[in-house]
Amino acid sequence: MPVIEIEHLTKDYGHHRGIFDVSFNVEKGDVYGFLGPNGAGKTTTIRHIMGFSRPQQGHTLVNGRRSWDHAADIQKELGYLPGEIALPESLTGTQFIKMMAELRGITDMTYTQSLVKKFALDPSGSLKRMSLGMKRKLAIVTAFMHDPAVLVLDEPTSGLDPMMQALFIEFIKEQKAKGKTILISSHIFSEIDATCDKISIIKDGRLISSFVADDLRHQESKTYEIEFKSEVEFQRFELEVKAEPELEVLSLTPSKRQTILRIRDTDINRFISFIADYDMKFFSEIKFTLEDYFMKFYDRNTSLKEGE
Ligand SMILES: Nc1ncnc2c1ncn2[C@@H]1O[C@H](COP(=O)(O)OP(=O)(O)OP(=O)(O)O)[C@@H](O)[C@H]1O
Repeated sequence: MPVIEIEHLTKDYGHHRGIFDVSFNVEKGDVYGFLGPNGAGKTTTIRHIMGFSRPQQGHTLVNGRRSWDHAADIQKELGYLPGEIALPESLTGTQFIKMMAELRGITDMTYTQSLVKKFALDPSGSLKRMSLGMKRKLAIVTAFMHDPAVLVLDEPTSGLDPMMQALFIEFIKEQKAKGKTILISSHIFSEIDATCDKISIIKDGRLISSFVADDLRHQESKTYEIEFKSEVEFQRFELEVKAEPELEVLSLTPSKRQTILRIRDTDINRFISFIADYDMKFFSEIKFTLEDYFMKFYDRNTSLKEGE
């Protein structure tokens, strides 16, 4: 049974805003990336998972329980990091940590203290005057303090400096190694790429692609860029490559004497022996990234079917 199930979830705010027929599952032990730009519907989906919002259609389940019907239990058990943090301004960070510990029935503060240290959090000041970054760290500590088996993190690294972002990514990897189930929403490709096993992309409230991250990482073809030393060599290539149907020419730029080619991994030996005959200035692989894949949908304004 999946740990988090989202089934045909719909919340229509009117004027094409909201989420529409969103379905995906997060299995036990997975780090699942939920990727989309501002306003795509990530927070709305997450708020349903946490039981803060009632679905108009469809439902969300956490460990088999409907989120809306079991909201209090789900909110108590899960580690939740909200996208926008609203903290009681009359408290200090220390008082807030104490309040959350009491709420969760934590008496031994050893683990919490280790998190405070790890994220270099100074909780002594008042929440009213705390910097945004410090508030984010406080929210991280309180999301993880009860060592939850399931974590729902809405844009977890926003507001953190680059060093803290890197630390957080390492922390997520450690949590994964401990067998935690984690859903992370983000619009930052690199952090999703660094941590996630499976990824769904949301656009305008609809899921446009769900895939296993490794399938994308291990593509069966690669793209190479080549610059020839002379115009003569470029022209010879332009002519001779026509007799090599397995070498897919994506672009030819005569002014720079450059070409971009896509080659199936199974044709690599044939390609190397063909290209070795030319006088080249450089030869390099153009890495295909999650960002490229993501932009494919956004640039072309396509649905998944059209994008395939
Ligand atoms: N309570 C609400 N009332 C009306 N419209 C809403 C409400 N909450 C969200 N929306 C709209 O629904 C859409 C999805 O918003 P949502 O906050 O889920 O996006 P997001 O992907 O989390 O974006 P961000 O990265 O900016 O947080 C947006 O168009 C937003 O304006």
